[in-house]
Amino acid sequence: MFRLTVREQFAAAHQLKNYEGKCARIHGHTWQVEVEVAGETLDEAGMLVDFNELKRSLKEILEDYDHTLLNELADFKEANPTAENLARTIYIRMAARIPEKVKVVQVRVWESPTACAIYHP
Ligand SMILES: Nc1nc2c(c(=O)[nH]1)N=C([C@H](O)[C@H](O)COP(=O)(O)OP(=O)(O)OP(=O)(O)O)CN2
Ligand SMILES: [Zn+2]
Repeated sequence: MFRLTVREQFAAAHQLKNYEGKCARIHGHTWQVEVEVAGETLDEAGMLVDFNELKRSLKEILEDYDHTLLNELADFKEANPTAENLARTIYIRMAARIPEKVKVVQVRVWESPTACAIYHP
């Protein structure tokens, strides 16, 4: 079994609902997003899947979030834009994009250098 991880980042604002504290106000983060995939079979180039292909898919998803107020997006109309909900949403969207021979293992979202959430089913 091979496991690969790619990392990208985006900057956006959010506001936590049902939360008491300063994060109930609109504020911003630069989120770091790590996507881990796994699979068994390497291609002729010795790759499970090209890192560039994974990064391209992740970038396309994160472009929808970059420099937005996350609360205003369809993805977060129902789900509070916490690191947890970001990780789950990105997992679902990545899983729909990557080649069938690889599976998304987990998505890790760093909200700051010292705090992250991981989603895996
Ligand atoms: N489990 C979660 N807890 C918190 C989340 C989250 O997504 N999942 N998010 C927040 C807020 O977004 C907040 O911005 C985080 O701020 P804070 O914890 O205060 O951390 P800071 O980096 O801003 O400040 P320090 O005090 O320096 O740590 C809160 N919790
Ligand atoms: Zn925040």
